[in-house]
Amino acid sequence: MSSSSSSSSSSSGSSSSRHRYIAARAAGGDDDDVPSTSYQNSLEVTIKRKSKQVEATLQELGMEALEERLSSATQNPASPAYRLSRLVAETTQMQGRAVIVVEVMRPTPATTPQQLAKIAQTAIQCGADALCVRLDTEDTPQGLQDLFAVVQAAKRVPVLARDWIIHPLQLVEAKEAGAAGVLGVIGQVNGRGTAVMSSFGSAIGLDAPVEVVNAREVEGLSRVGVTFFGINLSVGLSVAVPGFASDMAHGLLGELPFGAISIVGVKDLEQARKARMSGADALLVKKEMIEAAAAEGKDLRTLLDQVLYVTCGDD
Ligand SMILES: O=C(O)c1ccccc1NCC(=O)[C@H](O)[C@H](O)COP(=O)(O)O
Repeated sequence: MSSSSSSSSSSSGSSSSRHRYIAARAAGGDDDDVPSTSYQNSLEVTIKRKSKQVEATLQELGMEALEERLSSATQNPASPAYRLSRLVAETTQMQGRAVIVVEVMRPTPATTPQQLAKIAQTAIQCGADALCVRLDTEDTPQGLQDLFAVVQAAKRVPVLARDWIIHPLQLVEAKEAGAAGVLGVIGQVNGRGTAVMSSFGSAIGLDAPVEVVNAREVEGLSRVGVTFFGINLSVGLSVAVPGFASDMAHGLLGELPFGAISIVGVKDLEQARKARMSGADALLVKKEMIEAAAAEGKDLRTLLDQVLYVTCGDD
């Protein structure tokens, strides 16, 4: 059994309270500034659920097999390696634009991996440079099968796996399913283990951007060799100050050391425009943005054309 296919827990942390907690950290607050209920009901619950799932997989696998999977992955890293960072280097230098990573998701829980693969092919035809597939049991009952099917159907583009990453085995599973990288290594979640997770991702040829929320994290992680950073604007949006999310992203992107790469998750065109203006190298066009466009009758091709238009600096 894989960590991503184990049964879903009924309780998940509310996204907004999870964001409020992390946002307080982003704004410079410490644990005392954050109501404990936010913490208990949010990120902690999600991570507890994920830990239980991963723990069940580890139990089933056993220590010896785990060691074997980890060491075999380091001996056979993803090839080609670092497909997303290479694409970022090419696209930003040759075309002067950001890489557009599109989230492909099941329209309903009953969608099959094969149907998801068709959705992925359509996303590429509509202009996606790279794709992202959610593995968490809150989003799909068959995360790794979804990932594998999308990778097989979309060989030309890098495919990222998105999950809460708390153990190196999850990186190995994503690599074995053919992912080019993972989204979900979060500084606030992995704490002192963040750099190890990031460097293990690199050792097996994956891009594993670390999601950061403040300049201190950027500085500390840069010092230990992290070069690919992620910014989730939803975290900043939870602060009731107009423009905080974009200001936070702008500030963090400005803190990145020379040569570092960034990916910013966006939910509307204005966020995409501001993120690119602030220097984002890749934009994750999130599920919510695609769903909102569809609700307005806007198809994916039109949406991605608009993302390109507002982020190419010509408007
Ligand atoms: O979700 C993003 O915007 C994001 C951007 C850049 C790198 C990683 C990103 N997400 C990875 C995650 O694990 C999310 O933080 C987590 O799933 C929560 O996502 P959401 O509920 O959409 O804020």
